[in-house]
Amino acid sequence: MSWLPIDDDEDVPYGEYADHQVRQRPNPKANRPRTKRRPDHANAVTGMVTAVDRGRYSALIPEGADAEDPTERDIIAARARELRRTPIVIGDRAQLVGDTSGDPGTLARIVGIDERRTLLRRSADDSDTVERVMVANADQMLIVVAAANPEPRVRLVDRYLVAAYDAGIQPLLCITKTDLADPEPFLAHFAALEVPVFRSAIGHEPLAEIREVLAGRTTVFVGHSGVGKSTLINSLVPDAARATGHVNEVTGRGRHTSSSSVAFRAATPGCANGDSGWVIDTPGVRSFGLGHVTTDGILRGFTDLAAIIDGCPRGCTHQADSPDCELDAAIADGRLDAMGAARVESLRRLLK
Ligand SMILES: Nc1nc2c(ncn2[C@@H]2O[C@H](COP(=O)(O)OP(=O)(O)OP(=O)(O)O)[C@@H](O)[C@H]2O)c(=O)[nH]1
Ligand SMILES: [Zn+2]
Repeated sequence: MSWLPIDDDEDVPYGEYADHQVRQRPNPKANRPRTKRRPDHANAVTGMVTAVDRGRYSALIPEGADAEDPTERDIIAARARELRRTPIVIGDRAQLVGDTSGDPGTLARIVGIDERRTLLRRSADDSDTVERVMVANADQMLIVVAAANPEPRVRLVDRYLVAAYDAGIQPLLCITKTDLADPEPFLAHFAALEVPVFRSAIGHEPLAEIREVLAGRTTVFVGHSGVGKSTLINSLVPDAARATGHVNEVTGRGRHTSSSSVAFRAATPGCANGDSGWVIDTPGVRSFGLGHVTTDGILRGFTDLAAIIDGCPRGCTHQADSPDCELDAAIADGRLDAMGAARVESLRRLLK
């Protein structure tokens, strides 16, 4: 794609009234009728954004979405100038005009984004209220953590859970590298949550079970670098060819081998919810800031404490110094055990 300019905002030639300037290529398959130009937004075709690379968007036009050309195809698009300030992310349903043939060298134009069902966001850190939009329209989040190498961190999983609940996305947990360490002590932290858990070891991946939940849905995979997320995705989507890295034996840190988010279609033959599902891989992010999430949004990530918090006085901040916080009462009278107390501590850290 070297001929494509890399400046995100230089879609000037593809501006609102500039369809005639879009590069037109002779149609190599001249017997296949297609619309070369879609100057009218009412004629837009809807495609799903599957990759974003320096201002160029890959989109999949599904079979039958375009009456003029019902074939499924991948196309490349730039965004229209009027959308310059609109974040467009993987999973977005984009309205496409211009050359939507998908022929090599062609470029369509995104003129609108359909309303999103869900939106996964993060901020750089907790003090940063500027949100970064990560993925649109995901139904589920598969949180991938390793039982060891790198060591699992309860607090990072808490953050993912909060981000998922805040986005309206169902979380799922996959613990990898169970050949290296017993995952149960770590999983005990999340036992009271209604989060489905998969246990995986290389060569013994629970692929059939995971495919069953992927079928018919869009699932965003998140995890710290080095946990084995790419290994898992390659098993589920053999043509994904996600680069897998090596964990530094000393630091337990992965190299940053996957650097941008991409959507893949995973085949799920024979599954109850359909024969395929979408898997969205995200780069291994070390931090997952929640500066944009409200207190209520954070509380939604702690469904196991919700019934207790219901008993708090009005306006309770649920902090350690908060008078009569029911969480303290529950720890004192044994309604919450040691693991419950650890959950309270996690919550309080996030609420700070
Ligand atoms: N022992 C063991 N090693 C594993 C397992 N799964 C993955 N690995 C190894 O862990 C290393 C990191 O795996 P990746 O799949 O590259 O991890 P990742 O999460 O995609 O990391 P990034 O690409 O950096 O985001 C590789 O050397 C894998 O072979 C497992 O279940 N057990
Ligand atoms: Zn309270």
